[in-house]
Amino acid sequence: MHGPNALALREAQQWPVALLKQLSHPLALLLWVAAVLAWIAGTRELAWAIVAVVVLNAALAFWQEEQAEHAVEALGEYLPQHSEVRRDGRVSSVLAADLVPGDVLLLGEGDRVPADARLLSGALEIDASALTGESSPVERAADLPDTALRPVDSPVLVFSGTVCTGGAAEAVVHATGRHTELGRIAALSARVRLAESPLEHQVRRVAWLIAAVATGAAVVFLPLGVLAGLSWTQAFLFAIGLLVANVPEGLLPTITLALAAGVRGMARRGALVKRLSAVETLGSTAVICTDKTGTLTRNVMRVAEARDGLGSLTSADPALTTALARCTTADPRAGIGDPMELALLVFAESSGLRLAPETRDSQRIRLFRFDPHLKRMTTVDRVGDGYRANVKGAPEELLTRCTSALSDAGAEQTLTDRERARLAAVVDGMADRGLRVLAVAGRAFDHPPEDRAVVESQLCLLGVVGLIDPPRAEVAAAVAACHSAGIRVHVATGDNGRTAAAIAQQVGIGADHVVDGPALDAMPETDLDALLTSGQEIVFCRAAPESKLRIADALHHCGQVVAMTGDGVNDAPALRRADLGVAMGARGTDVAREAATIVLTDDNFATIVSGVEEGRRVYDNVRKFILYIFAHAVPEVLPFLLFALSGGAVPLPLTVLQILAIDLGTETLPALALGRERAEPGLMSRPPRQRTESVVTGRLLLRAWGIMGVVSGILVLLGFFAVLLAAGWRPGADVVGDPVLHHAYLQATTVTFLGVVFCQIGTAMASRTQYAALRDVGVTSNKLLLGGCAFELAFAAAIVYLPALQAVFGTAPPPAWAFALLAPFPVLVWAADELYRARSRRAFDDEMP
Ligand SMILES: Nc1ncnc2c1ncn2[C@@H]1O[C@H](COP(=O)(O)OP(=O)(O)OP(=O)(O)O)[C@@H](O)[C@H]1O
Repeated sequence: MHGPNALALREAQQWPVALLKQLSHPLALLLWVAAVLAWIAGTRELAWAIVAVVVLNAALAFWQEEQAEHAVEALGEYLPQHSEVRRDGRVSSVLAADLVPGDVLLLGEGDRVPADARLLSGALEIDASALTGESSPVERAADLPDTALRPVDSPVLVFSGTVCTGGAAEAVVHATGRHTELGRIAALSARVRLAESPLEHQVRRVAWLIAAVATGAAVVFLPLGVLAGLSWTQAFLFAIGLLVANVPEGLLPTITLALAAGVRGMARRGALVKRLSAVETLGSTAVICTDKTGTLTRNVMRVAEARDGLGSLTSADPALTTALARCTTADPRAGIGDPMELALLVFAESSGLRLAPETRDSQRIRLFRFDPHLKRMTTVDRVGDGYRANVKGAPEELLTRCTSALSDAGAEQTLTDRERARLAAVVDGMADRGLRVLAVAGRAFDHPPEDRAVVESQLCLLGVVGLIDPPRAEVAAAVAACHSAGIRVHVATGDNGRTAAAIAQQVGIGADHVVDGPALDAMPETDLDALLTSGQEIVFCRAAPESKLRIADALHHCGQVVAMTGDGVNDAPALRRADLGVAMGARGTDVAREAATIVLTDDNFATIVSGVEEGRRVYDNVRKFILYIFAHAVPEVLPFLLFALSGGAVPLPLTVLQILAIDLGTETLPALALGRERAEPGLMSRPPRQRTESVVTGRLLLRAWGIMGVVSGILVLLGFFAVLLAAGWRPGADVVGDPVLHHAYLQATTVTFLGVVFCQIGTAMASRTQYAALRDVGVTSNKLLLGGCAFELAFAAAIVYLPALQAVFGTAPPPAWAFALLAPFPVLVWAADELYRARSRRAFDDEMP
């Protein structure tokens, strides 16, 4: 019939195009040219080998990118959209995918419209930019005349994909899924795109740089090779081999896959990352700016204390509980509504008040919804022959609008300055204990009032209530983890500064400075920058949503990567602007979830911190396999230099095809396995990475080339010369014409080849950590890597022992004693790097206070 109310994310037949793209990207084109040149030069086997390399790499890259796309697509399943519908007269929450034409939707502020629908009642403000490109919100109301020419302009219709930024309405669904307007547009451009992340961009640049260096080296080699005694054709082939071996075509897809695996890992921990690049940004987070309610606290509230209009403790006066219960929209039986209102209703009921939500709603004639700027909410209800306004909100907002107060004894008296001061002190005392304080007021009218300003003036203060919202158990440990990881935590909340500071301190946040909304508004940019870079942790209280935008901007301006949380419609601009917008999956509005880069399924602060850890781990792992891949350059290039510089007196220690076998065969799986390495100890006790820091650092190059590369280079040449000298070779001897020496030469190049393979096993083990000692992560803890090394050895054995491959790669089984020489190679390379890391750790410890 109608099918599910969802859009297909991708067209299925795109894979040939994707595969073709892998075969034709610029680095692959470079290799195609090399293959053609090799063919023209008459070495078919080299040409075929290069073609095999391009095809294998394309297949691997294609598979990796498919995996990455699946990982991102699968996220949708973690966060199904729900909609409130009225079915058979009852309101319930259903999966948006299950909506069918005829369903009656209840739409409110912050909802994404889940299907095309016609308004039945009410009015909405709609942001239709996703559909029309028009950025200013439009009015839609059931009672407007419909004269529009295009359906999208109709004032009585709302469309799937648009979002509701204000108002409330009921609407009947007339189209779902691909029959919607959005469905028609989406069918044209449904493919989810993986935008390139800064890391991928950097690595692409590095890959090009290496390709350019390889090409340059190949060009330089040509005359050197000829000078050393090679023919022009031989030198030419050699140059091509050098080029092919060093073009890092497999690097990018491996990184994409590592990031995608990070996305999957984060999703398992409750953080849905909508962009691959967010994984690395999370890893460099320097500041987390969090809201309080529900993120630091459990958002499970209970009224702990009630006071009368003069601030004395009371046991719930009926006037107070009635006003509290009337000034709510929550429905405890359906479990719908704000947790604070649910707590107020529980409190009113436990104090003996009986007021069913249907009765409450039927007697209501006006509703002024909670406004985060005004920090209050008001209803006007019909009571007997008259009308009554019920107001609840932040005490400082309400107190200025009250002229009288109700005492515990039920007497109404004028509020004097002295009583106001006393009340303010009482509220401060409650807030200092971490209570969320709410004032409640009311006023009677003979005629239904219209204007909000009138309704909310000359009120009588009925009392104040204090609600407990305990901190989440896991937050204190997460804050401590932030501190040891050099991450500062600021709180930006709409709540009272004292309450916020008390809660912040309970979970270990410094709260060194409390800045309220007006103070922030008055603060010049330079002062704000100075405050934010002072190293203090700040509580921004009574903050308007715009303040968050300003804080996000200021932090960004100071060069600090900020993760900013939010849940409301008004938070969306800040979520978009922050380096990382973090929305609440359970509590947040659809608008916030769409604006954010990360959605927390459990709304928990601790989940952000696990996300940071995961981000750091993934970024580290990318460095680990770059380190591993870079390290082989020295033992591969050194033999050529020796050959060229000796003017041919030393025969070539490693052939081109042998190099290809290493770079594109034996090495691939261990590199992939390094991308899956677990977090190393100390990962969260390092300061955050600078935004400007490159993925390839001087330290990485020193380890790759200066330490592991040099040690490997010396070792493999040692192996090579040992075999040659043992067979009686002397510099300048002819290794082609003399059959004994020729066999020894084949054995010697085989030992060089095996030497590189053995050294790369040591490199792989050493690359597993950046700073930690290998024994701290466990020598056998990365099973994939052990498997990868086993594969590396099996592949090498096949090349050395299978006669068919011996012919292609020019290998011969070396003498048994050579293996005794090769056996310690992995340990020696690894030990050299282990010593260097131990020195780095000591230097790091000395730097720390
Ligand atoms: N439903 C409501 N009705 C009346 N007043 C409310 C309501 N919700 C919140 N308030 C008042 O407005 C203040 C600000 O609320 P807001 O929702 O902006 O922030 P918050 O929930 O306290 O904190 P956070 O920003 O950390 O989530 C609250 O401290 C409370 O005094």
